[in-house]
Amino acid sequence: MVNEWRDRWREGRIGFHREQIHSSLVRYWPLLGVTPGTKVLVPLCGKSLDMRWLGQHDHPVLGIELAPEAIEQFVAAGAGEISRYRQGGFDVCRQGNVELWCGDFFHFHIEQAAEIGAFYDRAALIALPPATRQRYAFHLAQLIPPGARGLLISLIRAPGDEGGPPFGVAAEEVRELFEPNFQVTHLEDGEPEPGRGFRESVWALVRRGPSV
Ligand SMILES: C[S@@+](CC[C@H](N)C(=O)[O-])C[C@H]1O[C@@H](n2cnc3c(N)ncnc32)[C@H](O)[C@@H]1O
Repeated sequence: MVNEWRDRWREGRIGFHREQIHSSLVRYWPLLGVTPGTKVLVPLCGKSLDMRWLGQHDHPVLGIELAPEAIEQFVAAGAGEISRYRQGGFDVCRQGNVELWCGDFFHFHIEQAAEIGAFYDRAALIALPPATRQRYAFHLAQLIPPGARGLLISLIRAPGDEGGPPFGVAAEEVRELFEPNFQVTHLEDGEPEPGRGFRESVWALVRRGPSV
């Protein structure tokens, strides 16, 4: 899968990328009650403009993306000084309050996640094949402290449509994956996307812990 994603970025096959801020982020993030200043983890971040929106709403952002092309395109389109450094085996590129870690999400560990207090997943879970999703949900839970909140934008395909990525993840699977470690609330199913045979599904998650 790693090589496939690298090929996609090299060849510009990035139909998942949106030129607008995601409407569900704008609509639901303020309702999560994440304190301004809280650092937001964005796994499998691509060059999502949603990271700029989070940054502009007083959240330091930590994105993780394996394709250096995505990171270079993100900072090239942004404004402000770029600093680069190496940390914990990752090449990190920072612009304003967005830091982008180049490498495999599954190699990012709790010691590196010290300040993270929230997360945003749009098209991360659904980028992963079925066998890897369990690992993703577990790894995310390891990185997030009790009480931390996150927004998940998943995707539903018609029954029998096994295509992907983006993969369809049914509501039951979202619950099975996350409920062991998170309180899971379904917020909305979007309208079917014209000509694409799927629709988005939006969830609020709160990391369980001793007090949650
Ligand atoms: C479907 S795209 C979504 C990107 C972004 N979240 C968005 O909304 O535009 C999935 C991204 O995850 C990256 N990716 C896939 N597997 C990864 C991994 N194990 N670690 C880090 N990035 C990964 C891919 O290169 C791709 O940019």
